[in-house]
Amino acid sequence: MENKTKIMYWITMIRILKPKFSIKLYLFVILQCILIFVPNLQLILTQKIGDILPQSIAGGDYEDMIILLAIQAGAMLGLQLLHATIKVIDIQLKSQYKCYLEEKLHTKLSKVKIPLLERAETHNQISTLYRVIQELGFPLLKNLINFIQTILTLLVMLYIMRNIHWGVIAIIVVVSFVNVLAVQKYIKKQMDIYREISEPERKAKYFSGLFVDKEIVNEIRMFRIAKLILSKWKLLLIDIENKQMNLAKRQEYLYAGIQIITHILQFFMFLILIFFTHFTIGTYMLVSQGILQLQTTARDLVDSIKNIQEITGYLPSYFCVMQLEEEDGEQSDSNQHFHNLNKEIRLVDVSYKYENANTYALHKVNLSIKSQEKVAIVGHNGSGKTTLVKCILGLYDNYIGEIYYDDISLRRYSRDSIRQHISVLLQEFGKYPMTLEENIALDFRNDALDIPKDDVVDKKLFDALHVSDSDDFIRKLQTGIKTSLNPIYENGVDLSGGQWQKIGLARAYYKNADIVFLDEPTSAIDPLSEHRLFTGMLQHLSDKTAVILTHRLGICRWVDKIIVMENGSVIEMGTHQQLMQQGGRYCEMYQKQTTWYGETENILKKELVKQ
Ligand SMILES: Nc1ncnc2c1ncn2[C@@H]1O[C@H](COP(=O)(O)OP(=O)(O)OP(=O)(O)O)[C@@H](O)[C@H]1O
Repeated sequence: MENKTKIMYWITMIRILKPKFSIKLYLFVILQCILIFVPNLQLILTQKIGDILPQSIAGGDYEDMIILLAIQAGAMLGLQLLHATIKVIDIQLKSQYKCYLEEKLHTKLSKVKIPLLERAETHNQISTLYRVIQELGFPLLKNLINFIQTILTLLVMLYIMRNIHWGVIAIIVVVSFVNVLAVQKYIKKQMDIYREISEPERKAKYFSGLFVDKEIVNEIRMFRIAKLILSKWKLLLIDIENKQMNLAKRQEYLYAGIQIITHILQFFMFLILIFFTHFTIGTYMLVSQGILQLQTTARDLVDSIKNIQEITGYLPSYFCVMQLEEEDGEQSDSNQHFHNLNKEIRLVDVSYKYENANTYALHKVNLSIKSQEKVAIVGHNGSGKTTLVKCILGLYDNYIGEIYYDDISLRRYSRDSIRQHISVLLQEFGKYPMTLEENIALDFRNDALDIPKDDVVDKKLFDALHVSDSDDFIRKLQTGIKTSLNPIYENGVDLSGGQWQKIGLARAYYKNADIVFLDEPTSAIDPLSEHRLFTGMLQHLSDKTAVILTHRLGICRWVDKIIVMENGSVIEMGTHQQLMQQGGRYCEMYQKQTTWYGETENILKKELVKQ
C-alpha cells in the first residue's frame, strides 16, 4: 500500500468517526495533554529534591524537603487518578465506537448487491473485517492522540534533560527505531495470515455450529456423521492453528531479538554515563530517573507507532467491504419511483449466468405478467424458476436483457420503491426468534403512508392468519400470537415445517402488497390444508398480480397463465386447457402427477385388500 493511500485511508476514517466525537473524547484529549506534564513535573521535583538534600541534611532543616516530597506524592496520586479516569473513558469510548462502526457495517451489508454476497471472496473480506473492526473505532483515534502526546512528552523531557550526554539520547533513538522497523515487518505478515485463515475459519465455524443447529442435529445423529464432521472441523482447525503458530513464533523470536539488542545498547548507555558525565546528586537523580522515564516514553511512542501501523494494515479491509457495490448505488441511475403496476411486468431476452457456473441459468427469457394476472411458473428442479423471480424482484440486477415494469426498465427504479409494492414468500424464508405476531407483522407499517391504528393492525393480522390457515394451530398455543418462536431462546416454542410455511404465507398476505411472488408456497403443507390454502390464496390474490412457483400442479388449473421452464428457457406458455391440448411438457408433467396419485391410490387399495 502506498503512503499516499495510507494517509487517504486515515483521513477518510477520521471523517467517518467524526459524527461520534463527543465531550468524553474531548475530555480524553485534555487528560492526555495533562499527561504530557505530570512525568516531567516529577523529573523537576526529583532534581530539586536531590539538590536540596545535602543542605537539608547538613542544616537539619527538612521543611522544604517535606513540601517537595508532599508535592511529589500529590503528583503521583494525581497521575494514578488520571490513569484510572483515562482507562474508564477508554473502555466507554471503545464500546461506543465499536457499536457505531458495526451498525455502519450492518447497514452497508443490508444494501450490498446480492450476487456479491454469494461470493466466497466477499465473505472472507467480511470475516476479516469483523475480526479487526473494533480496532478501527476508538483505538484508531486513541493511538493517534497517544502518538502526539508521547512525542510532546518526549520533547519536553529532552528539554529538561538537555544537559545529558548526546550518546545516551542517540542510543534511545536507535532502540526505538529498531523496534519500529521490526514491528512493521511483523504486521504485514499478520495481515497476510488473517486473510489466509478467514476462509478455513468460516468453514470451521460452520462445522462446529452444526452440532447445535436444530435443523441439522437430527440428521447428524441418524446418519451417524458426527465423526465425519468432527474430522473435517479438526483438519481446518489444525490448518488454522499451524498458521497462527507460525505467526506467534515469528512474534516471539522478533521480540526476543529486539530485547537482546535493547539490552546491549543499554549497556553502552551506562558506559557513556559512567565515563563521560559528571553529576551533582540532583542531576544524578534527574538522569537516573529521567533515563527510565525516557525509555518508558520511547517505548510508549514505539507502541503507538506499532498500533498505528497495525491499524493502517486493517484499514483496507474496512474500505474493501464498505466500497462493495450497493443495489441503489451512487453510480446507478435507479432514481425512478415505482407507484403502481398499471400494465405489466415484461421480460425481453433476459439471460442470467451465476459467477462460477459454466452455463446460463436463464437463457433469453421473454414473457409478460399482466397487472392482476395470476401466473404459475412450473418446471423441473434447476430449470431456473427461482433465478427468474430473483431477477424480476431486482435481487439480481446483473442479468442480460431488460425487465420492464410498465415500460420502464427495472434498473431505473429505486429498488426500495419497487419492494414497497411487492410481497414474497421465498423458498428460504426467515424464522426469526421473535413472537409469532412479530414474525408475521415484521415492520411493514414503515412502508405504509399512514401508520394504522392497533385495531386495524389486529384485523389485518387475523385476516392474514385466517387466509393462511394458521388460526387453528395458533389457537392451541398457550399464549397465542404472543408466543415466542424458536426453542433455542428462552420460552421459545418450535413450529412444524408446514406451520412455519403458513406463517411465511401469513407474512406475505399481511403486507398486502399489489404484487405477490410465492416460491413453493405449499411444499410442506398437508393435502387437506393445501386445499384450504389454495382457496384462501385465490381469495387473497383476487385483485393482485401474483406469480406462484410450484411443483404441485393442482393450482395451475386456477391461474390465468402457466409458464413452463426447462434449462433456463421458457418452453411453453398458456392456460391449463391450452397446455393440456398442446400435449407438451406441461401435459406430461400434469398427467404423471395425477397418474402417480391414481396409481398410488390403486396400489394402496390392493395392499389393503391383501391384508
Ligand atoms: N448461487 C448459485 N451459484 C451458481 N449456480 C446456481 C446458484 N443458484 C442456483 N444455481 C444454479 O442455477 C440453476 C437454476 O436454479 P434455480 O434455483 O433457479 O432453479 P429452480 O427451477 O428454482 O429449482 P427448484 O425447482 O429446485 O427450486 C440450477 O442449475 C442451479 O444449480
